[in-house]
Amino acid sequence: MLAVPRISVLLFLLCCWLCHGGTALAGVRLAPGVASLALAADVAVLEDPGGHMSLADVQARAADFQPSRLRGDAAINFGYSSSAWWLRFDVEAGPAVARDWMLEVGFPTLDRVDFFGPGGEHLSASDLLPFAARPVKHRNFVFPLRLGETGTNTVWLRVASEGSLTVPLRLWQAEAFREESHTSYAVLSVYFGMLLSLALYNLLLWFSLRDSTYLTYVLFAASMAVGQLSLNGLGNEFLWPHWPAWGNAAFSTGFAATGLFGALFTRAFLATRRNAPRLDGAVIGLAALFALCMLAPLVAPYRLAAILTSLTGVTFSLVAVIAGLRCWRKGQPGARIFLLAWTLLLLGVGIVGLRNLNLLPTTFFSFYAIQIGSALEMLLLSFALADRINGLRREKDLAQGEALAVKQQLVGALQRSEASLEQRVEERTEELEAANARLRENERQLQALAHTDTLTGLPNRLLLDARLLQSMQQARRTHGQVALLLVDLDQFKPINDGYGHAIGDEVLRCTADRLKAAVREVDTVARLGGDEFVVVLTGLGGGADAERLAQKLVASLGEPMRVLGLPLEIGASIGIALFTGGELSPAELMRRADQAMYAAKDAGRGCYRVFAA
Ligand SMILES: Nc1nc2c(ncn2[C@@H]2O[C@H](COP(=O)(O)OP(=O)(O)OP(=O)(O)O)[C@@H](O)[C@H]2O)c(=O)[nH]1
Repeated sequence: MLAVPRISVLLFLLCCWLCHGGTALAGVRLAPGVASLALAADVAVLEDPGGHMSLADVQARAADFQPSRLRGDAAINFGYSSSAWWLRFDVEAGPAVARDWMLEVGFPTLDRVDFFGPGGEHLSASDLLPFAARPVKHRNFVFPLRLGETGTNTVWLRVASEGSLTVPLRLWQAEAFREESHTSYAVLSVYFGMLLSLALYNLLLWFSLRDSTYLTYVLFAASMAVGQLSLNGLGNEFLWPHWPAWGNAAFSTGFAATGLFGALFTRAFLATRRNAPRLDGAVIGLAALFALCMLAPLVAPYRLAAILTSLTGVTFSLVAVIAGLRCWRKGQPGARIFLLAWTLLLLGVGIVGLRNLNLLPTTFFSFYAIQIGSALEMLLLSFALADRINGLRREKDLAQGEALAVKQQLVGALQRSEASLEQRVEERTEELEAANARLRENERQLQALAHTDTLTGLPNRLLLDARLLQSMQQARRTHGQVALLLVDLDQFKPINDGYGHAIGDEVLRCTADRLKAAVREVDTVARLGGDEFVVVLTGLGGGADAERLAQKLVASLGEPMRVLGLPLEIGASIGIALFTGGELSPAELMRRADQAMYAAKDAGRGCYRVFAA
């Protein structure tokens, strides 16, 4: 803390050196027509390290006052100083000059300003007192100055503050002061109106998008507004006129919060964790420092908090610019706008600094450079945030387009594989149907082969047994009759042996044809094997029908045959067995027919016999 006064003296001397305007203190000469006048060049200063000196004390040490040696409207700046500072200037006014003037101290965050007028009046203004206690209700500290009719008017000022001790002094003709006040209030209203709309707009965006970057921006803008309201004195006048304690802390707390949310915003907006990992650590550290600065006035002297906030602010400004440059090189969207925005703010701060050092003339732009710079910064950052929505939408459209293309590819592939699957299924179905048809044909052929006598094409023994059983069951149900005729060729062996097997086969085939020709469709003609055939007759009127057919068969088979040009004579013996219901089995019926057939053989062949029990 001991170093602080020394630093402030050095700072003041540096300002004096930079803005060197001469050594002599000539005093202010007010000429007719002068509406306002900056007093820096005409002020002499005296440090009161203990802050205990009274007006009489300093008047006694008038010779110790040092001319400011500043030029024009530079701001007298003692930096952070724990001393009280006395300022003195002389005003001379001719008879044609107005007598009522306003002395404006354009730095509303000073803790206390005491004004001692030429008529012996003592007025005080302080940001530690309620706003209503001020002699003139204005955002800056303003004191009415009534000049005497003749001679030199000496004005004494005592300033002290825990914060930065900057004392921009200007003398105003009353009417000109009112006009200038209107302008400055209008400009500041536009500035704060803009901050308010940007904050509200981004708050709505945050509600809608739920992206915390927007909320950080809103808090950034709101803190900036609090800091600026304090810096401009509008907060004291309109927002917290009855809370001077807060008004005193609002400057440091507001700008510390601006730094905190500015750092968080920078981090989120530039994605420093990804784009500049090393700087990201610095940004986090600075954000933590800003948070400390916000709370510092609660536990440490205000001056320390203010100094810490200023140093952290300068460091962060550098880090933010470097981070912006790095992220711009890495292609982070919006980094260019961020850099431009940040540069504009720093430019504004720099212009005001240079103006305060009187290295730049006071114009509308140099006077309001911080407001203009920060308004443009906020506007550009808000634009960059809005542009993010476009960026996000473009990314979303791109991702949707890619997803759609992939989906279409998948659908295409699926359709192709479905078509090929359908084709394969169709082919396989056709193959299966063909295989099935072949199987059915094979089965049909096998069935036919299993049930057919290959030589004559007649049903064989297997089929005969099935049909006989079926006929007997039906006869049982309908109370009908079945006749079984066992036909055996006579003297077939000699033909077979005499003419050969082929002739024998032809005889058997011819016999089959004759048997089939003699019976009805519904009757069954089968070959048992060798020269034995069976005829099953169903739907009989009675045994006489069977005998009539047997007689017909004997006659038919007795007819000469012409086989491969050979005239052959052959006959047949027939045994008849009748089924008229009851428990008789097919085998038993067959046995009976066989027995009757042998009876016919025994009777001399070429005849039939009916089984008789
Ligand atoms: N060509 C030919 N001959 C067969 C076939 N099956 C059996 N035979 C012959 O048919 C003959 C049947 O003998 P038999 O019943 O004694 O002949 P048969 O001379 O009619 O005698 P009877 O019935 O007593 O009049 C045998 O010589 C068998 O070899 C065949 O499929 N084809």
